Amino acid sequence: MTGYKNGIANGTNGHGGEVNGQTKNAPAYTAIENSLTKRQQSLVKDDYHVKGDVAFDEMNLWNGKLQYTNGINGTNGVNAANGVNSIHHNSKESPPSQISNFNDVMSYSYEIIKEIADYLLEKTSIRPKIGVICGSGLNSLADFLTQTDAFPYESIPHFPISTVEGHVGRMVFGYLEGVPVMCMQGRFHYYEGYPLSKCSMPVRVMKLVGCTHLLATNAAGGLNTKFKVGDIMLVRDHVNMMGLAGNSPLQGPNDPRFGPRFPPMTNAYDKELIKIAKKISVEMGIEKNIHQGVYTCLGGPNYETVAELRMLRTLGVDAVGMSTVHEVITARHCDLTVFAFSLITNKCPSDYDSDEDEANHEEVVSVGKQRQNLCAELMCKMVRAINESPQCK
Ligand SMILES: O=P(O)(O)O[C@@H]1C[C@H](O)[C@@H](CO)O1
Ligand SMILES: Nc1nc2[nH]cnc2c(=O)[nH]1
Repeated sequence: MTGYKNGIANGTNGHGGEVNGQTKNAPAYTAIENSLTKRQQSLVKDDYHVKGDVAFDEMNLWNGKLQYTNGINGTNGVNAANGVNSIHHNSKESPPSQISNFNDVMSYSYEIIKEIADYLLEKTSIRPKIGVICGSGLNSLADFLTQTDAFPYESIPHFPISTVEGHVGRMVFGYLEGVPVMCMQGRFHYYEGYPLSKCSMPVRVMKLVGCTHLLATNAAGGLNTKFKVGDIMLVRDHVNMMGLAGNSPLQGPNDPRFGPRFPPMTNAYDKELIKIAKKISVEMGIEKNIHQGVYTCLGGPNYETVAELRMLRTLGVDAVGMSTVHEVITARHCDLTVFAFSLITNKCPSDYDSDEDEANHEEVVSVGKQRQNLCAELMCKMVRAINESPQCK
């Protein structure tokens, strides 16, 4: 990328970044910016808002800056990176001298998240207690909200946009069963080109807006042979495959205003809420379609090979998807109580001669639509139960 090369050439004297908590432009960064294409410049000017397929341009752009930083490999280079970085990152903690991946430079500061939360709170009088994330095909869950104020993602400052079919791309405030909630109609995935910290950034917005609970849903492939298409798995635990490979939404400097450096995850999914969901499933007469299990998130966007599915099964995974885990880690880090469920949209084959159709997104979205009313009913009843729980009082 030419811009990147020029960035290196002009950036040796780069300095700037955060001075006494204030953002300053790094001259080296300006040099990079000047050498970008018109489209890339508009991304920068637009404060890194991305539209449709340009999400990957953003990543390449950052990649250029990142390599530039490492290319300089010294104090000036780091300062220059900090100048770039300070667009989203004003942490009091110093950045590492060797920035090693996207998450370090891409994380949003507390101040930016607060700005987003304040923007939303100024535009709506609704004060949500529960944040809801709609999975693939489950966007219509938000249609059950009343007295809504909806914000398309492109209208919210510093927000990415959702590029996936079946994800509307709006934050909807409203009431479910009379309980104030905010609902993401579409989430951000790693495969869209966003780093994990950006995928789960809205969870921190939920926290700063005043939510005490996160209720996440997703579409997932069923590995457990007892699961049928259309069943629901209450997430009891997860295996953080991406985390095991060294990728975390919490990577980079920690801001203690969100939570501790080393948060525990042994009770990530609230036991009481799982018990309540089971009770509700009996009341709804769907107990045979409700399971409990372990979810894992892979980077996607490709679905899994048979060998990968066999490995995941051996690891004790019951359902596989491409989301939720990093959102839950972010939620637990800032002490939100979490409940999550997976809609099983396809069965994962365990051998090469399986009769199962190959996984495909059309089927995922279609099963989501077929089961949306059931999922919405479970969701509504959960929201009511959470609202009545002592934690929410
Ligand atoms: O957003 P979720 O996790 O519900 O969506 C899953 C994972 C991919 O985005 C998509 C694959 O079909 O479904
Ligand atoms: N990774 C993954 N994500 C999914 N989302 C819906 N079904 C699947 C699946 O089989 N695998």
